[in-house]
Amino acid sequence: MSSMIEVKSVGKSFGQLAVINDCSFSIEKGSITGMIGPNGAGKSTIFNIIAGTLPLDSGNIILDGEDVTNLSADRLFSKGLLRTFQIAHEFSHMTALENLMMVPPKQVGENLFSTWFQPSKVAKQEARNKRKALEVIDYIGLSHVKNELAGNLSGGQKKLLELGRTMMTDAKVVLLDEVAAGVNRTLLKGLTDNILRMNRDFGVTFLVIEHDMDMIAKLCDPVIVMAQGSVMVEGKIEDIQNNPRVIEAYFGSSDIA
Ligand SMILES: Nc1ncnc2c1ncn2[C@@H]1O[C@H](COP(=O)(O)OP(=O)(O)OP(=O)(O)O)[C@@H](O)[C@H]1O
Repeated sequence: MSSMIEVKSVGKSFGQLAVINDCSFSIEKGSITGMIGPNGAGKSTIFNIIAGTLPLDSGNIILDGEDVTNLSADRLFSKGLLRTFQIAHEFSHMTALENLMMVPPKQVGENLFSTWFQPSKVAKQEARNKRKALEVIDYIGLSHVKNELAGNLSGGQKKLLELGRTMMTDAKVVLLDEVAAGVNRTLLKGLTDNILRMNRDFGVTFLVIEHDMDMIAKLCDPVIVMAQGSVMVEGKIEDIQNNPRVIEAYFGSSDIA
């Protein structure tokens, strides 16, 4: 297997505080890689660096063989990398379906010139877009609420919609930031199943930060454990659960397990 993302000797400080220290790891193409670690380990910081929302101080980020160090989130999006947030970012005054239709970049209809001079091209793109949005909403199991205002959906449905939005773009790699937070068990299963299906059906690579260990265990192989700004260990969840160094990092003592 080859790497989708390579993090190479990355360093990042906030003032005097070194938060990421010579951090290196690689995310294999087609994997669902989990990232765990105690509070303050630097998970969100490295995530933000990969996602292009935080500049790094040193090191490199390679995406599918290309050096993308310090590229903006928009540029990364156009290269097939996107992230979902802890809080789903739906447009609450639009329907669930319209939220999906909003996503694809470079829509012809957004350009005033095109709307006036290429109306048939615009109409064709909109029709294609709607078809795809209908397919996606069916795939994620939200067809029954497609005409609901997104603001009226439950927290879990909003997270599913957010995942659906990543499917509108033919993403190569999706960064998932604590998607389980605040989602009820039934919808969490829907979310987990959809991530597994997207991975299996379309080969999407995922990097998942998650505090919900059940979700990590169901989804992720391998799992990277961060501690003090770099990778402490990486491996299968079963091995990590029993690793005394990991237990110590979480609980302060390996006797507690
Ligand atoms: N913008 C910032 N300015 C100053 N310090 C920051 C900033 N962002 C994060 N930090 C600090 O960097 C360290 C790592 O934070 P980070 O959020 O990356 O950890 P984390 O592993 O994601 O933790 P958690 O699981 O609690 O979300 C923490 O000590 C945090 O206080």
